[in-house]
Amino acid sequence: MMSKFKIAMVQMAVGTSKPGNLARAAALIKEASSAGAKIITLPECFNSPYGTKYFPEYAEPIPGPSSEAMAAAAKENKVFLVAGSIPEKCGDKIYNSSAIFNPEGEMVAMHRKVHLFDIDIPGKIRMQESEILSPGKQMTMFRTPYCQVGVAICYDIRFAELAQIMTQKGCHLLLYPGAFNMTTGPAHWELLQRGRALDNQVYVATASPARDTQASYTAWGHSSVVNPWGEVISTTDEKESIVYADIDLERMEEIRNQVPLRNQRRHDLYRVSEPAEEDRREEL
Ligand SMILES: NC(=O)CC(=O)C(=O)O
Repeated sequence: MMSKFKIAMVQMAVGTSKPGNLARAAALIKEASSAGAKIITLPECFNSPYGTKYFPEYAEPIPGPSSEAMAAAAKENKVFLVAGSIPEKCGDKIYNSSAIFNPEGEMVAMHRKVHLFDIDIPGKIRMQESEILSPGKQMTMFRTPYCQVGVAICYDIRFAELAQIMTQKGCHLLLYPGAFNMTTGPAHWELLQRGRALDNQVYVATASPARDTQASYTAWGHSSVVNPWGEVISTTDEKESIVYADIDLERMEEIRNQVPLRNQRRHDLYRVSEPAEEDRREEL
């Protein structure tokens, strides 16, 4: 395993033209790869504006035109690509899904957002993804020559157990394409990333769409990378940009040895674990 590598979190300006979004994504992937990034992450909903009214119109299968364009971009640039998310049509359901490609352009994993964003903050923001979307049913991890990586989408970051289990399963980097908003962004976005990183002593990184004040959903932006000490090591403002960071797994190990949480858990008092396979079988 290589212990040091560069990642890029692409804070892309997403518009209403799907072909325009795909072309922009391909250009930014090329730029990030030229800068040395080995794992590149696009934002939640990178091929469509974010919002339940857009999902049915922009939804497409995986494999489909958007995922094929991203497979080609991963292959051309020889990078691991977490292709943000798109509204994915599968039968009569729509999911919020992230397709993940290796440097050969093969899809190695796909995450369907497991916690749907259903909130109601009077006078501020109401969103009910579940009116249109269905939730995924699986955690998502993939292997790279650098480390094992966990992927979840936006609202999934609020659920500490998911990050804990992905960490227990050996992930050292958790990637979250996401699109927080002007209410929850300033309040919770950085706090959640730092919390997930510090609790689990892993690297946590987010990729948001750039802010578009004309859009019906205004994204907070501020894509970031947080280290296992809980420090924000790279971030940006609301504009289109690419956030780079060097991931250093030796530094992670050093922190884990200095503050040895992994050996100090009181499994006699509490435990975070997946349900047994037989309990999940019906659901899957
Ligand atoms: N957009 C989301 O899924 C989540 C979000 O904005 C929040 O949790 O706040």
